[in-house]
Amino acid sequence: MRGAWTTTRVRDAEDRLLRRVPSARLMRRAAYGVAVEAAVMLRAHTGGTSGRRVVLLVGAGNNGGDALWAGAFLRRRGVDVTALLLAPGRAHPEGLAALRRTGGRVVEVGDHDEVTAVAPRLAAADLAVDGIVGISASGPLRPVAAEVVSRLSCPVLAVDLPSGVDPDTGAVPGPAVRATATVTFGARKPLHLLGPGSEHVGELRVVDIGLGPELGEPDLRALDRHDVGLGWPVPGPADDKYTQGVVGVAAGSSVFPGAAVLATGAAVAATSGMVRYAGPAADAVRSTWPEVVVTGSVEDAGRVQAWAAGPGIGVGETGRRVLEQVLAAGLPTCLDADAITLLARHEELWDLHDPDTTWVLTPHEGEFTRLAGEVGTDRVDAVRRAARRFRCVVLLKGNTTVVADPDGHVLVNRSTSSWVSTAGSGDVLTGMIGALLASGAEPALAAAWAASAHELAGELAARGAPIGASALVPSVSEAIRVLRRSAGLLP
Ligand SMILES: NC(=O)C1=CN([C@@H]2O[C@H](COP(=O)(O)OP(=O)(O)OC[C@H]3O[C@@H](n4cnc5c(N)ncnc54)[C@H](O)[C@@H]3O)[C@@H](O)[C@H]2O)[C@@H](O)CC1
Ligand SMILES: Nc1ncnc2c1ncn2[C@@H]1O[C@H](COP(=O)(O)OP(=O)(O)O)[C@@H](O)[C@H]1O
Ligand SMILES: [K+]
Repeated sequence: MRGAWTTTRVRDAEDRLLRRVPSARLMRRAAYGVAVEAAVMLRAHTGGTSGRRVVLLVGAGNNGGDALWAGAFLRRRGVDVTALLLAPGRAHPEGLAALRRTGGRVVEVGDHDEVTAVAPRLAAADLAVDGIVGISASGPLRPVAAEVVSRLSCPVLAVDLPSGVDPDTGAVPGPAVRATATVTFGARKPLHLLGPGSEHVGELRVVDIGLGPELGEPDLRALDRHDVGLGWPVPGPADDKYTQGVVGVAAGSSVFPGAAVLATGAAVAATSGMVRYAGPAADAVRSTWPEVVVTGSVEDAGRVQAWAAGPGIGVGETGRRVLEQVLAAGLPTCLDADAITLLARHEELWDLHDPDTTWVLTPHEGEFTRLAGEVGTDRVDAVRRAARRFRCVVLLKGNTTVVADPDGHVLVNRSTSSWVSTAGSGDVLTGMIGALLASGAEPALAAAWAASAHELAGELAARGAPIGASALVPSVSEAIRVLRRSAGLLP
């Protein structure tokens, strides 16, 4: 599990640390970490450090200060260092003096002509260190910085974060550095784990600067495959089909039986408990998944420990009746697709929400907007607020899946591929979450585990070529196997 802290929290922690440790020492610790990583990269890419050419891209603040101090350390190893001051007159004075003392070159690059003048140096660089902007960043790279960055053809080491990426959301609103590696200090920031910005980070190294004791609980966490594999429920010696949890699936309609087949199949694959299907797509479900106990209505379904409801039930009267019956059961429930639209349209459905049972809502952006308003650029904040407001676990779908519980805890899952971005794949996710809820898994974890296994199932099914959602279902078992192997539970 990897935690991340917002920039506000990092600054607060830094303020507390600064009462004990002088700021110059802190910056030198940070810069030393950058210099060590720069030397590793130089050796990897050029076979050595002495005489290799490093350009420092230096902005107006402490992030530039880190780069300048790192440059001073590198000079002592014989590296040829040139600092390009992108905010001339505002570069960190002590860092600048340190670099000059060690014989580093300093060039002001404040406009287009000055960029042109340094073009040969940029083209010849073995490594660039991005100290343009750090946690005080706002907006994309400014035009001169963007032009400098666009002229680089060498590996780039980002200081704290790739400049141009929003630190708290991972948004990339315009030109941004694409780093080969990033050295961050004391704590990951949200951009290191989520959003398109996380793809700009490259290899991430967290350098200890003594911040740990001041940090407290992270603002968000990313589960690793290891965590998911460790938690995934499997049958034990004392288990039977009932003890592992029975999930009811209320999905699909006679016109759209596909959602029922996908959600039910995914529930069958996700755990070894029992699956009941209740609804008008009974024939299709029965003929595809003979192990499922099928009834025509929720009322007749029999006992279950959790429900997965919504995909394909429709948003008219029939769908609404189905949803009412599911919600009235007062059980942990995964609510997706039409169920979310119905909840957005009919406020009175919320009266069926017993505050002690957890609903897991799994909207895509459109459904989220219907329910809680625009997502905006800060997805974590939007999901956290919705979870608080509705007293539900909310899972927002997308390349980075964000899960929040009503107490403000956030789990994120950034996908390494996008194969599951295909029609019907949300129905598969619903079935998986339902099965995990029935097994007794903690609801936010159930949602995050399912997102991780779902994405992996997509990767395994696709093997490099597009797939439909039906192909995901048989890959769910293989995905769980891979996750359990990552946790050391399988050879
Ligand atoms: N505070 C501390 O104790 C420590 C801070 N450290 C470094 O300090 C950094 C934060 O430094 P600062 O708060 O001075 O601020 P930054 O260096 O992040 O930014 C400096 C200034 O750049 C400008 N700026 C904002 N967005 C920009 C953009 N898109 N393009 C160009 N300029 C932009 C703003 O005027 C901003 O104040 C961290 O990221 C880290 O690298 C480290 O030295 C570790 C210790
Ligand atoms: N670009 C993407 N990369 C990775 N996963 C994605 C991407 N876009 C969507 N997804 C995932 O694909 C699934 C789509 O679900 P959903 O929108 O409900 O589709 P449907 O309603 O057709 O079943 C979700 O699990 C979502 O997180
Ligand atoms: K940076």
